[in-house]
Amino acid sequence: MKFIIKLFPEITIKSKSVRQRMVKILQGNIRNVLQKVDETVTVRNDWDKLMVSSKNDSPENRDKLVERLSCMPGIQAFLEVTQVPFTDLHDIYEQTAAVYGPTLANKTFCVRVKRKGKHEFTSIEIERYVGGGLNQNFPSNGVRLSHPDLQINLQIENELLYLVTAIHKGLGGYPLSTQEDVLSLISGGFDSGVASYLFIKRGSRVHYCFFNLGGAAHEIGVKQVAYYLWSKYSQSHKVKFVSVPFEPVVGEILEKIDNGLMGVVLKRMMMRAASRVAERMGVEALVTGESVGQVSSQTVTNLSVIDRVTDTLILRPLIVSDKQDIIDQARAIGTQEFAETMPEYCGVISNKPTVKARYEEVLANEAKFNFDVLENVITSAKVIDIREIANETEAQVQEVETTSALAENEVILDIRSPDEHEDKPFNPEGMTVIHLPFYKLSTQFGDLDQSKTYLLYCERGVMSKLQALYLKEQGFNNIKVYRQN
Ligand SMILES: Nc1ncnc2c1ncn2[C@@H]1O[C@H](COP(=O)(O)OP(=O)(O)OP(=O)(O)O)[C@@H](O)[C@H]1O
Repeated sequence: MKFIIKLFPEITIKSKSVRQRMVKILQGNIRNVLQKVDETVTVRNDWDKLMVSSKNDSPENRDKLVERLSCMPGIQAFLEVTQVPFTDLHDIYEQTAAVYGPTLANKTFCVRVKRKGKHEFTSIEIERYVGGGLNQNFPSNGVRLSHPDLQINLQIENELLYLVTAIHKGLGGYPLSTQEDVLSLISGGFDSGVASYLFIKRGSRVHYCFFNLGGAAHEIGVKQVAYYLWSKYSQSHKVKFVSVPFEPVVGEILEKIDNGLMGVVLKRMMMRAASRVAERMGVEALVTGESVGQVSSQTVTNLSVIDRVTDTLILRPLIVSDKQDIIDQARAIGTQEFAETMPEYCGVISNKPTVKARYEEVLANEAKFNFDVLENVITSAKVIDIREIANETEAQVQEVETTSALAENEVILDIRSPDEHEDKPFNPEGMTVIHLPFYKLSTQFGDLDQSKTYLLYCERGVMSKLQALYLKEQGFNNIKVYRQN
């Protein structure tokens, strides 16, 4: 099995040395990620492209490799190809006909050729010869050069013919670690997940910093989003997850800071702490999911007051994005499901938050704040290798029993959204299934017959674990998680 990797166009316009460095990094990243699922993978660097080869041709292996390649920054597109040697023009026709001839019935088609090397024929001559032959010898709806039903793509490189059997879109962006590392402030909501993803896609190794404002379930939820982003889009590199126990800081703010300024001061405290953590890690910039006007602490005036707390660069990739676009992007990258189930932990809730914080007033308020509290939480910040999360959260959610069998008096609670429920109905034979979407659980779970035990079901088992934890925290003990064998 072979794939031709097309580079992100911005790489191809770099100087020779920069381009060589980036392509070499991408080559290493691909090797590193793919060899975890297929040891036979090799990656060859051909200057204008990378060639990925595997000795394992099974469809399952192909699916796995396609999935991994489509999530790797730096790749614009990748082609699945069959590589064969050829002798002359007619041989190219015959080899193409053997693969594509039988698939032409009831279709319009055209042949497109890219060629490299010295040959006795031009690319256009090949297109005409192969296209004409297919048209004559196989039933079809004829050749159509624009918008055909089927475009047959051939690549010819010296004495080799590559028959392109599929073209996949890549993620784009720069290969991971070609840009500097950043520390992303992640809260588990839509915004910070998307902001983190955008930096991964741009080529930065993204480390995560979470300020725990209360609740074990919140921390587990945030860790799972961070772990998901890392394992899906950036697992070629190790990253850190930092958790800072911020409840004491919130307590101090609630006690000492004027009500209207609490939100801005909380963010300034987060930036102070994050800058120190970043400095310790040798990271030069912070990333947040803030966007102008989205909430009161995110006005230009307030953001400017927040920025003045640190010299560390604060990057805000979503600064002018609309909320709906952010939610759409979260859906596309797969973090929406986590964000929807994440509880809102505001930490401090002002009755009347100011949208125009005055800098002098903020300083005067902060003069009352006991900074030893902040020092202590920074010292007790817990830094872990993100790979530990898989085991750690697994251990934390172990208190929620997972089962694949239904006992008497147990009912499956399908907590997927109505869309998912409709797309993939889940009604195992002989089992009672109630459908109650996750967003109604907190208000409607109590109305269910509490003499029964409920086995929460969702597709990936992530949301059901989280929701089971929340319900347990709320005092419901008749909960388990259901996983199919
Ligand atoms: N508990 C937290 N831990 C780490 N970072 C946080 C935390 N709370 C907020 N942030 C950072 O501040 C940004 C703005 O947070 P805020 O709560 O004001 O807005 P938000 O729209 O709810 O953000 P999000 O959708 O990312 O939760 C977040 O995108 C995130 O980068």
